[in-house]
Amino acid sequence: MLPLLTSKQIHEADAYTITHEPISSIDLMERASKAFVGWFINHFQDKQQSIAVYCGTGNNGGDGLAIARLLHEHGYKKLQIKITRFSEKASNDFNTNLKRVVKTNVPIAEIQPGQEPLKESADIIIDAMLGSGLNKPLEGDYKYLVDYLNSIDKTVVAVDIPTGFFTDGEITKDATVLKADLAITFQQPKVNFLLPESGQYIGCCEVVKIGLDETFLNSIDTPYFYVEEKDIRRIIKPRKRFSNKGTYGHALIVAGKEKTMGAALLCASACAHTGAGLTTACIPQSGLIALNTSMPEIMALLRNADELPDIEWDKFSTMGIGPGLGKGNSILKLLTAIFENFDKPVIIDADALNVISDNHQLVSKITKGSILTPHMKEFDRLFGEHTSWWQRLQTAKLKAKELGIYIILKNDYTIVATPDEKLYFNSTSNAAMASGGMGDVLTGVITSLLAQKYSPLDACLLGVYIHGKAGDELALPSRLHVVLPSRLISQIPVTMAKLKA
Ligand SMILES: NC(=O)C1=CN([C@@H]2O[C@H](COP(=O)(O)OP(=O)(O)OC[C@H]3O[C@@H](n4cnc5c(N)ncnc54)[C@H](O)[C@@H]3O)[C@@H](O)[C@H]2O)[C@H](O)CC1
Ligand SMILES: [K+]
Repeated sequence: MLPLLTSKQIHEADAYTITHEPISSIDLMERASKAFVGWFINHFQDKQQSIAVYCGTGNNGGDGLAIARLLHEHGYKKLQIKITRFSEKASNDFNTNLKRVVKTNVPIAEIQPGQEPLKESADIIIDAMLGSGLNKPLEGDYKYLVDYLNSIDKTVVAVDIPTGFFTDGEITKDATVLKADLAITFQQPKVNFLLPESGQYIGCCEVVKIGLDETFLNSIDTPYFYVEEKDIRRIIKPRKRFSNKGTYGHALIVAGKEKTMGAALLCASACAHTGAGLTTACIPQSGLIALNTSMPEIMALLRNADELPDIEWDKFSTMGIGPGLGKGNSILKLLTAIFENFDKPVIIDADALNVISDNHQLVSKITKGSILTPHMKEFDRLFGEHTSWWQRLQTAKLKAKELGIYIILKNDYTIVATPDEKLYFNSTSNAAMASGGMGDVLTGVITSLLAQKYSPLDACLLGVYIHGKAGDELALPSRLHVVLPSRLISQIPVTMAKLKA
C-alpha cells in the first residue's frame, strides 16, 4: 500500500531524503524538475508553442525556474518566465535556479505587489507559483492574478500542485485555485486529489517519482493509503486442486422486490461470477421466474411480505443485504432478525442502509466486522449531513472504529474505512461505470469474497479493486461511453484470472 502523506509529512520526507541519501536540496529539485520535464515533453511535443512559466519565490518557484531552463535546453523556443515577487522572502534553491536560468537568456518578467497582471498571450501556462508550502487561502495579489489567469482559459499545467489547492484538509467551496488541465505531481498522489472536490480544479493528474526515500515513506504514520495492483496480487488467492463448492462458501443475497428484481439478479449473479461455491437469493415469490430463467445456477429462498423467511442460519457463510429490497416494516423485522440470529459479518447496501438510517437504534446492532457500502447520500443519511468530502472521510474513520465495521464509501476513488482508523483509496474504475446497478454488482462481489473466507478488509480491498478493474478493462481500451453492470459481471472472472497470473 502506498501511504499518502500530508504536506507536512511530504516536507519531512524531503528533508529525510536530503540527509540520508544523501543529496543536496538543489539536486533533489533538479531531479524533480527533470521528472516533470520528462513527462511534459512527451505530451507537449510542439516546441513552437509559447509557454509562460509562472514562478513563486519558494521551492515550487525554484522548480519552475529549473523547468524553464530544462525546456530551453530541449529546444522549446518561445519560453518566458514570470516571477511573482509578492514576498520579500525567496528560498535558497529559488535564488540558485534564478542565477542558472538567467544564463539561458529566457526572458524574465517580475510581477510586483499591487501591479496589474501582465497580459498573458502564451498558449500554455506552467504553474509554479505555490505548491505544498501553501499555508492559507489565496488572497490579495495571488488571488487577483489567479482570477485573471482563470478567466483567460489557457492550457495550464501545474507543477506538483495547482496554486491555491490544499493537499489535505478541507477544501472550501469559495477557494481560489489556478485550475489545471493537468497536474504533474511529485512522488505520490495527494489525498485531496482523490476527493470529488478536486474535479473542478484538476483535469487530470500524473504522478512522477522523484526518488524520495521509500523506507522512510513507508514508515510514516498516516491513516491514508493508496491501493495498487501489487497489493491486490498479494491478496487474491488461487482456486486450489481438490477443492469443491463447499470450499468457497454459501452466500445468501437478501434483495429484490417486485419492481426492483433486477438489483437482486445483478447482485446474485455478481456473487456467483466472483466464485462463491453456492449462491442463494432470498427474494419475493414474484421474482422466482425471473431468477430461474436468467440464472439457473442460483437457488431461491422465498420471502413473503408478512412473515419472516425461514432462514437456516448455520447454512450460510455470509449475507449481502439490500439491493432493491424495499423499505417498510417487514424489512425492518428481517434486518433485526438477521442481526439477532446471524453472528457472522454481513454486507449491507442500498435499501438496507436506508432502513437503518430510518431506525437508528439498528446502527449499534450491526454485527461487528460487517461491511457497509453507502454512496454519498446513503452515507449522509446514516451519519449526518456533510458539507465536504474531507469531513466525510473523518466521519467514516470515526464510525468504522466506533462500530467495529468497514465502510466502503463509493466514489471515483472508492474509500474503505476500517475499525483500526485507516482509509484506503482504490485506484480503479472510470466514468463509464456510472450507471444504475453497478453498486448492486459491487455488493455481490464483496459478499462472494467474504463467503470465500477472505477477511473483511481483504474482501473490501479486493472487491472494490476488481469491480473497478473489470470496468477499466472493458471501457478504457475502446473508450466506451458506458459499461453496463451485466456486461461487467461477465468480465469479473477474466479480471480475477489476470490478477492471479
Ligand atoms: N518532496 C518534494 O515533493 C519536493 C518538492 N519540491 C517543491 O517544493 C515545493 C514546496 O516548496 P516550499 O518552498 O515549501 O513552498 P511553496 O513554494 O509552495 O510556497 C512558498 C512560500 O509561499 C508562502 N505562502 C504559502 N501560502 C501562501 C499564500 N496563500 N499566499 C502567499 N504566500 C503563501 C509560504 O511562506 C511558503 O513557504 C513543492 O510543491 C515542490 O514543487 C522540491 O523541488 C523537490 C522536492
Ligand atoms: K504550483
